[in-house]
Amino acid sequence: MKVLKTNLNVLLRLVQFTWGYKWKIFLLIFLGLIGVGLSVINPLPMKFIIDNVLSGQPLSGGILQIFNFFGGVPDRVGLLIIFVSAAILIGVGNAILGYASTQVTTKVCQRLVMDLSVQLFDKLQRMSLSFYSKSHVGELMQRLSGDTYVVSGVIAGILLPTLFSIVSLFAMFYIMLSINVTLALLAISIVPFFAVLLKVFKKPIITSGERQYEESAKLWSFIQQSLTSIKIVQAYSRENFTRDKYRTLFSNQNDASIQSTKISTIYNTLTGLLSGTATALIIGIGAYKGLGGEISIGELYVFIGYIGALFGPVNSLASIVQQSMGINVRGKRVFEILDSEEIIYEKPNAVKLTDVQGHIKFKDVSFGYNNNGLVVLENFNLEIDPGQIVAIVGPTGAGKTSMISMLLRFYDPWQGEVSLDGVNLKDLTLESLRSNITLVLQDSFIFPMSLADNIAFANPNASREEIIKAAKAAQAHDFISRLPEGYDTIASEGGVSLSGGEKQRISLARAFLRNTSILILDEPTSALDAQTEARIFQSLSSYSKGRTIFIISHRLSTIRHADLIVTIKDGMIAEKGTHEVLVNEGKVYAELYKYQEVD
Ligand SMILES: Nc1ncnc2c1ncn2[C@@H]1O[C@H](COP(=O)(O)OP(=O)(O)OP(=O)(O)O)[C@@H](O)[C@H]1O
Repeated sequence: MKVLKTNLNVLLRLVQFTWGYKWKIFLLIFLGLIGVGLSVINPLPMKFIIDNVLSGQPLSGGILQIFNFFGGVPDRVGLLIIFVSAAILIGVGNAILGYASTQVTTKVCQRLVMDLSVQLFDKLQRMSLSFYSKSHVGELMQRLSGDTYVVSGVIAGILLPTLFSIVSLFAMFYIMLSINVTLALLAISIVPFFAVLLKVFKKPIITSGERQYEESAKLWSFIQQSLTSIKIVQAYSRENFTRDKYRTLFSNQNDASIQSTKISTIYNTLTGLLSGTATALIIGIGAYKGLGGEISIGELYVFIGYIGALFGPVNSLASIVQQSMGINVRGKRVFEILDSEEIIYEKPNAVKLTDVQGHIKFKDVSFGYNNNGLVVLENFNLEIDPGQIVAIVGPTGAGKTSMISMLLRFYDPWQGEVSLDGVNLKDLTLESLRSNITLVLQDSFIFPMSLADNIAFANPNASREEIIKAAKAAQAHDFISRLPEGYDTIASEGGVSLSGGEKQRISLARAFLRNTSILILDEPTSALDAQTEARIFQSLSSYSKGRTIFIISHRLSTIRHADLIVTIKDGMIAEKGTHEVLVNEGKVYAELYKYQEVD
């Protein structure tokens, strides 16, 4: 019952999502209903040709009244021409309607899928980093590109077919009742058998659909992971191992798909058998009644036509239920993300950060990553004055990156607060906070576009002069100028491949160009030689005026001139002060420094 309710909720939410396109959907319903009407009257011209043209029976009932209205009944040849023309008109009408509704359906469905996919992508962009640390990118890609199609399934696979099937069932049943009550009741008595079949097959269909999805998600994740880490696969000669794993995952996906297809095929075969047997039975009984004169040949023709057509909507209703199960499985995965709480929230009354001074305070902060529950920073207190250059040092895994991640609100503290110019970061709009802090990571990310565009990533309106100035400060100008296409060189993906140090310098130029009051450098020069690094720090000191700058570095030579050096150990501040003070204190920093000096 709970499963049924969840399924219904998913379907209802998908239907709600389509509401923005209601007028187009109403147009589709209108076109579809005309189509249903044409299908219902489809066998009638043939009935009149058999009974009234070929057998010569006089016209009666409604059709006679129509002819009388238009001036009388013509002779048999005239009747033949009129009924053949009617049959042609019905055929042409059906074809035009089919074309028009396919066009509108495709447009509406594609737009719906795009809207849902964009909404999902937008949410994914705002998900916290802790969500990504436990998600597989391949699986998320599958949700974005494949699962979002459920919304088109709701229109083209459920809503419209259900409506049209029900309307045509009622219309045909009404006409059959008017021809022969016994045969009509017999025809409709087949419906409960379909319901029983569906009940038996429902669970296996859902389970096999879910398994197929999971296996396919695992495969996509693996493909994504192995292709992005191809260097390491090749360096460790693990191609055979990776191929075998790929084969195993593919084979699992195949098995799941075969199993799912097998169940659907059995179900479809049984429903086909049921409708086939019922059709044969009704035709037999109808023909027998025809022998006794209870039903005319033309009426029998209509009946046979309707029985064939009647099982179409019945079958379609049965497959709609089957489809809706698949749609539920996928829809649930889309809503799982859309409803996810794992997002860094912005308060409704969040204030915009303006006129940043750069006074930063960590007050009694405790922090850890939710996926393992371990405390990374405990009772962490630190105050930074505006315009200070602060170096964060400490052993690997001490919590340096975690600490600065909170400044950009990639993560929020478990306890305590981080404030900027006296305002808790949680009270600021995310956009204004992040647009005032620039972060340079150790792993530089270069986009597959020109080097100039890479540098101007956060500032697309920057002039070429500004880009060159930033590149010069980051010691990147010389190597860029040596490239045949200079700043217009396309980086990676078919373009030029940069060395680790070159990438770091492009990232630094990007940061210098952004020109924010707070700059965070997380081991930004680890891939550079000592001379280039020294030049960059020279540029940095002239750039630093009026800015608060954090530098995380293991190379202590680079940070000895910092205004404040903070040593973090085991998630706590072990000591802080200037280089001279800390060296004299002879504790953690002095120890680290001693080792590097010896090196
Ligand atoms: N996304 C994450 N999920 C879970 N634990 C994490 C995550 N990122 C870091 N950690 C853990 O938090 C602790 C602190 O990591 P952090 O990256 O802040 O250290 P660090 O001082 O910057 O180290 P390094 O000098 O090696 O860069 C480590 O034990 C690390 O394993």
